[in-house]
Amino acid sequence: MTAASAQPPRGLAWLIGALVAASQFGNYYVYDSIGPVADLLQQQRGFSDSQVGLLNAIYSLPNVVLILVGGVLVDRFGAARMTLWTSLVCLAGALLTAFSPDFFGMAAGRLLFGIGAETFSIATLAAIADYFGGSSLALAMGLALGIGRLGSASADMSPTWFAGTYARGWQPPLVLAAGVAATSLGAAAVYWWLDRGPRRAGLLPTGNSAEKFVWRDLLHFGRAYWYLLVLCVLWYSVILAFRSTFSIKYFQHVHGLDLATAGEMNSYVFLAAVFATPAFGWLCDRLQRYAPFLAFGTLLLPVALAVLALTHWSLWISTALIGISYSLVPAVMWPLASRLVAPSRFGTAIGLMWVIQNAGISGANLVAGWLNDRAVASAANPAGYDGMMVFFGTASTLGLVCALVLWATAGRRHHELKASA
Ligand SMILES: C[C@H](NC(=O)[C@@H](N)CCCCN)C(=O)O
Repeated sequence: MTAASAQPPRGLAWLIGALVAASQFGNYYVYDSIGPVADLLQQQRGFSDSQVGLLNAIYSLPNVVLILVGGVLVDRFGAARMTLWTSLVCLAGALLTAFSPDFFGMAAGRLLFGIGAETFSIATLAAIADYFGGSSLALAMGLALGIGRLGSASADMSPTWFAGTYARGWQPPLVLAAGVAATSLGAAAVYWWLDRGPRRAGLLPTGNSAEKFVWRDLLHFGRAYWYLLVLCVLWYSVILAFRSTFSIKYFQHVHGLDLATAGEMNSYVFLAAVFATPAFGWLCDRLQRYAPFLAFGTLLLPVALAVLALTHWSLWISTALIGISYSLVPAVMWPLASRLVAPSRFGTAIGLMWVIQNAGISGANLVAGWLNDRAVASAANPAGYDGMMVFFGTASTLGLVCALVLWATAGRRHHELKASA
């Protein structure tokens, strides 16, 4: 991740950026492949909501510990090798999920996928940092994140695009997801192969340069960092547990949409993010204002949930609100994180955030699934989803409180944020 004095050729950098983004597309597609089959898994395999929730929760579970190790491995072995290795692990996980005969095999597949996928995400960020040390870094990261969102949107649109696949049951869509994971591995392999040239030419760090991990470093982050960490945990837990696990089913059962329309509605959130994430990042960089944008993006989530749960307004309204939140918050959060800590601690800071974030995402999936099961939520009993919506609403409102405290205490201007770190 360290900058080399001579940069790799610009054309190669953008080619590598495109390969990393393509690989990211597959990764996010597989992550979001459970939501569209949730109803089929219940109808055809008799899975409960807790079991469906567990299939996404178990992705995050190992990373409560492993993501710190993953960051160290990326520094040690280099981004290209780790992108390749982890995309292989992701493919193995996707195959196991699709072909396992029972719930435990599927859960093991999702566990394996989770082990690969989060470290893969750090490796792809490191890859872009390797090739875009200069002024295009935020744009390149925003674009890669945007293409990743396109993968999520494609998974949600897949019941429309591959209606025949879904008509044949729960398994063919998951086999399709494994196929997408294979293309992700292919892109990672080409990236690894192309990367050898500039690395051997000394234009990039060769790896094995990891700074020693020191636990004490964790205590030196400023107050603003901890507010951001709690906000990250709450906001991602709600948005991922709701949008990636339960929203399609919720739209079907509470708002009466069919599977294809529900998937499409969900996908617009991700589609908006494809374009809006890089655009918002560019805007925040230009205006040098982070905390107000973050507070605004965070506010939209509980508002959208309230609109969904308490009104019969068009689903377009809540979708637009969540779409803006989903584009704005990540576009601001990661650059802001880099301003809150010293550059030498950035990896540790993100690793720590993601450790707790993964625990939160896991917990939110499990709690929401349990609340739905306890209230026997279904198309025949849409009120059974009320508990889940209160839970998500409360957590996202607490996230907003963190964003406001962050803004009020340290966030008037980015230099003040730096001073508070
Ligand atoms: C960059 C950020 N990713 C994360 O926060 C991951 N730890 C969790 C993402 C899980 C879905 N792939 C993001 O995607 O905004």
